[in-house]
Amino acid sequence: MQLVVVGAAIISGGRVLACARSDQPESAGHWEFPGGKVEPGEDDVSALIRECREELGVRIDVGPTVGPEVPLPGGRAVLRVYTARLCGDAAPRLTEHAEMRWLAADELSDVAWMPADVPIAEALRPLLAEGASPSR
Ligand SMILES: Nc1nc2c([nH]c(=O)n2[C@H]2C[C@H](O)[C@@H](COP(=O)(O)OP(=O)(O)OP(=O)(O)O)O2)c(=O)[nH]1
Repeated sequence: MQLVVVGAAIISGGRVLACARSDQPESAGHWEFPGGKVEPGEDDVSALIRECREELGVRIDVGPTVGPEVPLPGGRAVLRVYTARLCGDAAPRLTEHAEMRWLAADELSDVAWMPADVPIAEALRPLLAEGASPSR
């Protein structure tokens, strides 16, 4: 069965939360969406809620997916990213990542994304631009 890695594109005030990985030498310093592997018996949404609680100490509401489903190197897993919003007032606190940034539409290219995340960051751009519009 194919492994699924889920990511949460948490949007707030027209910005999306990006996190820098701190672990493996090949991915350290690369930016991603908080998330991780969907475990047996879990669905995508419960995995995202669990990972965001573990990695950021926040509760989220999960929305629709954004961007394409991207095959990860090695061919055993795919990356699926969902839009999400923070629930309540708690601000994200990093437990696993090295750094975090809230990126506006025009800042999405300022970080070195994990390669699989590049098309997803691109697909987010119009969503962030809309969210930032003064008419909303
Ligand atoms: N969480 C996350 N992982 C990503 C993204 N982009 C990307 O290529 N990946 C890759 C990095 C890892 O090889 C894999 C996710 O593994 P992980 O180590 O974060 O998953 P996990 O939290 O379930 O980890 P573990 O329990 O196995 O340690 O997917 C992304 O945007 N978010």
